Amino acid sequence: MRPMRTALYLPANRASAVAKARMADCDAVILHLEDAVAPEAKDQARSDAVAAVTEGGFGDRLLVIRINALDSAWGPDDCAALSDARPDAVLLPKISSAADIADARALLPVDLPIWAMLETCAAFLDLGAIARDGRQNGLAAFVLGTNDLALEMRCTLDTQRSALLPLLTQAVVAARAHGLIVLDGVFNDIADAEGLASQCAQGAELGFDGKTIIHPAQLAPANTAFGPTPAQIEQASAIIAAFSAAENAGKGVIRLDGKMVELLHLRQAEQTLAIHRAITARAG
Ligand SMILES: CC(C)(COP(=O)(O)OP(=O)(O)OC[C@H]1O[C@@H](n2cnc3c(N)ncnc32)[C@H](O)[C@@H]1OP(=O)(O)O)[C@@H](O)C(=O)NCCC(=O)NCCSC(=O)C[C@H](O)C(=O)O
Ligand SMILES: [Mg+2]
Repeated sequence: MRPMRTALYLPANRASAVAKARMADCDAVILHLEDAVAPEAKDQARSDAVAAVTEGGFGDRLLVIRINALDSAWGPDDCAALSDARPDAVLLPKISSAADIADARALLPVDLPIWAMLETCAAFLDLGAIARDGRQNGLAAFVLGTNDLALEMRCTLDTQRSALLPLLTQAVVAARAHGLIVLDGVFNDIADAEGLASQCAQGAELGFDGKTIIHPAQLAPANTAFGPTPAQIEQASAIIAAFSAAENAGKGVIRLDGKMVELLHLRQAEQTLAIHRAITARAG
């Protein structure tokens, strides 16, 4: 089990951010070349991304490059550069259909896992097919692009995201049905710690694996929200101990602290402890 609580975005051409990301307490780093990199800086950002990945130093953080859309002026060159960079995954922006993933797979010069941004209305109309067919083409994760999505929908993007809730749930369902990682969108207000904590709690409650992050100050609250709590760890240990007790041997359901606990809870408990161990090992 690999924790995926936080994925830190940074424009690949911001050297001080690249240096910070090498030591940041995040599970993934997304060097990006798309929006937030000005058109005149695209070529520089691309070669900076290749240099950063080649130089390494990101430890066990998953290293992802978000390229420009394949039908943009920079997409094909970004794709070609991946054969030099060899990150752990490539993130495709603004996909609209399952065909976009297949096209990317055909264009990519190396066999990298594909992550896809869900940030267009069209993608949500074709979500089941994107997840199912995408899986055949190496799709490994969905990443919500809540800014672009709200812009295209012309809806309000407040902290609680009421207009987006049905879509956030759909994204989680499609990801779970096809074994994909699913990461929540960014929280833009870097100064609003309370808002961030509340939105992280919402994302965790909805079932997201983690959140995409735009500033190092957002990492600690998001890591906490998407990691197992001390109470969950304690409960998971108790469930595992109970099922291991001699008097419960061979049982599929038991009563623990007044509650029914089944084998599905045992599997969930084992998963919780595996993630906890992985987080502790990284911190160590
Ligand atoms: C948002 C920022 C532009 C703010 O920058 P700034 O005000 O300069 O930050 P600080 O002065 O507080 O920075 C302090 C130090 O921390 C480093 N830093 C800042 N941000 C990052 C980061 N994301 N990763 C790593 N390190 C970071 C600075 O370099 C400073 O270091 P030092 O000089 O050594 O002290 C800025 O935070 C930023 O650019 N954030 C990322 C923005 C981004 O990548 N946006 C695109 C992704 S979001 C998105 O795509 C949305 C999605 O598509 C959708 O549709 O929703
Ligand atoms: Mg976007």
